[in-house]
Amino acid sequence: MSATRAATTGRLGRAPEVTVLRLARPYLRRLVGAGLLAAATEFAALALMATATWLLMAAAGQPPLDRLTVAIVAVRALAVSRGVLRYTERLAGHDAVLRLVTDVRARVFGTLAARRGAPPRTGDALSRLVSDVEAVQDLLLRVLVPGAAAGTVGLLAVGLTALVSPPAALALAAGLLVAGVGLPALATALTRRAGAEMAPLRGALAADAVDLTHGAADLAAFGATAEALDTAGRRARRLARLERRLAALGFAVDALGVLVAGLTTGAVVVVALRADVDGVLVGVLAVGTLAAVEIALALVGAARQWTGLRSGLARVAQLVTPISTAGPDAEPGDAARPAAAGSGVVAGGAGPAAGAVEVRFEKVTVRYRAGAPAALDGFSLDLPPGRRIAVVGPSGAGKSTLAAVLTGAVRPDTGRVTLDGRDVSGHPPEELPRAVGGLLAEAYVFHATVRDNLLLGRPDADETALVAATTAAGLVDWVRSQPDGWDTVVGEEGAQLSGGQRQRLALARALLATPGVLVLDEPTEGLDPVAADEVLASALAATPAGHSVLLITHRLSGLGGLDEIVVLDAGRVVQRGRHADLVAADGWYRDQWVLQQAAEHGYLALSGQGRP
Ligand SMILES: Nc1ncnc2c1ncn2[C@@H]1O[C@H](COP(=O)(O)OP(=O)(O)OP(=O)(O)O)[C@@H](O)[C@H]1O
Repeated sequence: MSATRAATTGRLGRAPEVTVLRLARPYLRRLVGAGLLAAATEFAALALMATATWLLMAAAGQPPLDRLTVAIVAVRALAVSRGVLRYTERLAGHDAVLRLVTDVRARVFGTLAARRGAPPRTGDALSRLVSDVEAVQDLLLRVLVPGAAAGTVGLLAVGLTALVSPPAALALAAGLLVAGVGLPALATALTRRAGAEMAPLRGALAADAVDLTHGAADLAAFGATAEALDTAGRRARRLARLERRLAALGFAVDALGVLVAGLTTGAVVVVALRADVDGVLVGVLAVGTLAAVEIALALVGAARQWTGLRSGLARVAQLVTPISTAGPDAEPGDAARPAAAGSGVVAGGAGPAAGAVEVRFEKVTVRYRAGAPAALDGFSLDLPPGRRIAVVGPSGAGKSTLAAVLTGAVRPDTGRVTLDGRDVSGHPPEELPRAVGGLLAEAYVFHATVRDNLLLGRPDADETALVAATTAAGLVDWVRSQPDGWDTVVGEEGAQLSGGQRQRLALARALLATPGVLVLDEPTEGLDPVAADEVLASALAATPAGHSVLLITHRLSGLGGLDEIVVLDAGRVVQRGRHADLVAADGWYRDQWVLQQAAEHGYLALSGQGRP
């Protein structure tokens, strides 16, 4: 089965429309009622035009008024009834369809929620729940009901014309066939491919929007923002091109419709005149033909709608069809596909590993709002190549702000941060990640494979580098235990990983990037004390010689080997020195160290991991 056909037929090979109609069975009587009302409305419009024409032409001959009375009453009655019928048809149709759509939406939501394995992306799920389910509504209200009404009125018009002139009825039937069958088929053929492409494209674009907003910080940190924007931009442009093409084709088919209406009317008039039909009736036939073809041309719009709806309907049908042998994640167009299939993580722009970088913070002050206390208050620090420094301090001390200033995410109000003597703000954004980067607070894990999440750090990394980084982060055993290994899809925001695994994956990505200055903001968050010590030690060991490290942590264990520890409080340095010196001196560091040691020993004793 071709990709296009697969996308527009249900899981069991059934057309998605059939699945939708089966779901509509409980509301069939209401829908048939709506269809009949729609046909009556259209017929009232047609009859109104024909009667009014007869009235005008007959009145020109100045007949006795009583000959016109019935027609005058009929015109009024038809004009009023057309409005009333239209209103009741809309009421009945929407009543049935909104009930059905409520059912469908609940079923789609139930299927999405009950899924095992990779869940769809939020943007894509949203698109399925909203625009795809609306396709069901449109199929009934804009395709089937108007289609049935146009077909019924067309038959009636031909039948009534045959009473006046059978040859004219033949001409009308031919025109109606072209307008109601030929042109809709042409419109479908012209727009099918573009229509099938549009629903998945909209879903992917919605998913891009989620990644670009939720993953903005990580994309920026790895220099992949431009590429991600570019990918989303390409998709948006493709969608716009498809929509423009569909609009142009639509205008062309509409123009053909006007031509068909004119030609059919001309043919009916000529045939009727040749058959010696009374002049007044010829006028009625001409206007009636125009009105009937106009109604049939509504089928072009219905067919166009239907083409655009098919892929959305197929996606809904997949979710409301009982699952047979294939798992729910095996379906075509499923957003759970790995990134390699098209819409996952873009390659990072970090490029090859950078060399050593000298960092200097010079009297940096950051205030998030005018008048608010400074998050960093005249902070100064030298971080020469190869030096490893930890920044610790109470919550809100300004630690993450320090990382944000260093990576260029936040600009200092006063003071400056330089890399090799050049202000951070002067570095081109695409070059900065090579010099400074790492694991930022609340790192975003993309809905893609383990490999793609890692390659965001360094797109050209080979298997050996992947193994080294994941080993240092303590994740390699888990990767190897997965049936899909590096190709394991981690779920949206890493939902299929534990908190610790998510953290290790983000850390491995940061280590793989090997920037000149590695920033690690709470790299062991979510890990137990033993794992935290191991991961910190192996991460520091994995950092190339000559590269410096800025470790931000609230945990004071494992800092013995660092060159310097800086204690921040309210944006100011309150203590600095090596671990052994700080533990020996009075102050926040020693108090916190004692507290944390007591808490961790208690935890280890309780969990049976107590060190001898
Ligand atoms: N985006 C922001 N907008 C406004 N104020 C902010 C923002 N980010 C941080 N702050 C404020 O700046 C101060 C320093 O915050 P920062 O996140 O740097 O502290 P931290 O030491 O990293 O804290 P924690 O250990 O809890 O993560 C805090 O008072 C915080 O409320």
